[in-house]
Amino acid sequence: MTPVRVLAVASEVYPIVKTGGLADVAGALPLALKAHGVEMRTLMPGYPDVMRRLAGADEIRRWPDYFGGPGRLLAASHDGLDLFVLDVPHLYARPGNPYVTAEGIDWPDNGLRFAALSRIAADIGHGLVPAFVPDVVHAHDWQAGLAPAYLHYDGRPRPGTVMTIHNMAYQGKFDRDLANAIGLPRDATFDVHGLEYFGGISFLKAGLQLADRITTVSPTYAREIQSDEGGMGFGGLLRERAGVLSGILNGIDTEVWNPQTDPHIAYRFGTNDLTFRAANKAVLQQQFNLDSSDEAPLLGVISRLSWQKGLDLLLETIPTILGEGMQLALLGSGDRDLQDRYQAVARANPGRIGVVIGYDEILAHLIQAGSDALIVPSRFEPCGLTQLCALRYAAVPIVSRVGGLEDTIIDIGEADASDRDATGFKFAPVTADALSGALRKANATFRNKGAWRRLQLSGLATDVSWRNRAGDYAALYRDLIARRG
Ligand SMILES: Nc1ncnc2c1ncn2[C@@H]1O[C@H](COP(=O)(O)OP(=O)(O)O[C@H]2O[C@H](CO)[C@@H](O)[C@H](O)[C@H]2O)[C@@H](O)[C@H]1O
Repeated sequence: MTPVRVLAVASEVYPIVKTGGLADVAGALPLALKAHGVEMRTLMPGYPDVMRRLAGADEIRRWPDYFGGPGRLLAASHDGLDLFVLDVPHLYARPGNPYVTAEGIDWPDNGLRFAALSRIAADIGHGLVPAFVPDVVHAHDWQAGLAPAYLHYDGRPRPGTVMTIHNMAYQGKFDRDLANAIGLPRDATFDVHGLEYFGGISFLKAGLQLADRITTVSPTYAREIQSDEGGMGFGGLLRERAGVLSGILNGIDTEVWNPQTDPHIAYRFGTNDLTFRAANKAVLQQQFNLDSSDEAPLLGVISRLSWQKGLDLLLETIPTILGEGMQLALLGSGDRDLQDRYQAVARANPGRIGVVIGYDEILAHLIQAGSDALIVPSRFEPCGLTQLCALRYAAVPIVSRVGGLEDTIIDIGEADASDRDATGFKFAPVTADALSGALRKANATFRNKGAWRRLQLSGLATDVSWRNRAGDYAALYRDLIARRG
């Protein structure tokens, strides 16, 4: 196996900084790639959390003026990850979320902040760090979308480039006047085959247009984004580039998500013995102020509260949940209106609906370990990770039939047609009615203990690890390198 060197570029990396699924992937994929002969280093911005955790990092370059202020490139290792950190205090030394102010508004200089990240990625691609000259630069989401563009417009010999879409809805749109400040040729910003996007520029488009390969995180989402609706403005571009676009399913870190060793759950349980799930359910009911009952099916949700995730539809099914004698434990944060509406529903239905607004990793583990079913009613879902964690923790997924949810869950009605066993419930179209129908079906199945247990066991038997999926990335890198000669 020829060793391959890949520079990954990501704006968040678990366990150092995380706002969503991108961090999980950026944190787990490099570890899984080691077994496939891929040496991956990951470049990320030096936010305060990163600088605190990587206090012993080595400085490898320093600039008096990097995009308007002093900057440094650092190298560090953390939890098995090899990292490059771009420490540019005037761009990244800000409290809180990496992308938005405390009021939830995008930082006004986000264009500059993430252009700086991509610029250094391209320079590492050109050999800035002689000890690590990558064969491939792998950009994740719009924040890294300019890396393939810089490498393209630099017009020098360059490594191969891969652009991965974790979420088409975030496109990194800016004014084209930014071009000067970020050192891209002005022509590039007027070119429909470059960065031009409805009179402005889009960093995501830059990556989609100029990377050698495009991937997204499930085969179904790879198809969906080639339609005008699913492509959210990029359907035509992606149809043109269909020959270099593929979908590789996400995995999860099965060490972090392991019910046998999980330090965050009340009672650990093994794959052959689910008896302790009931004890976790009791703790979860307590934490969410729900009536203690083993008989009532407990539905869990762990999610960002956004239009994408379809949780407004779940609100409409509250009468079904109550009418069927089920309970709901929801952990989420995001859209203010949805937060308020969920809190109101919880106040109106004590003991039956429990809501925690916030971001809480530990509680997320307990929900996976203690809820009977996990609901993911997304309008679109590139892959989805919570349903994979649910399979690993024997919480039966109830999901909409879109994107990676379609690819990772086998519906109870589909099982006969395939040679694989059912692992959950899928519904379509993505409406409150269809979701209500799935909830009723799940409730009826829950009452049949044998049938429910079969669902749980086939979920537990599903491979949700990165092992094989990392192999698909390794094969893609090798193929790209071979074709570029
Ligand atoms: N309130 C909360 N408290 C604690 N933990 C919370 C939480 N809300 C969410 N999480 C955690 O954050 C992660 C979310 O991952 P998802 O894949 O579900 O969605 P996201 O839309 O962020 O990611 C995008 O990128 C990923 C990665 O490719 C794709 O799977 C996905 O479809 C795409 O939308 C999970 O690990 C989940 O447990």
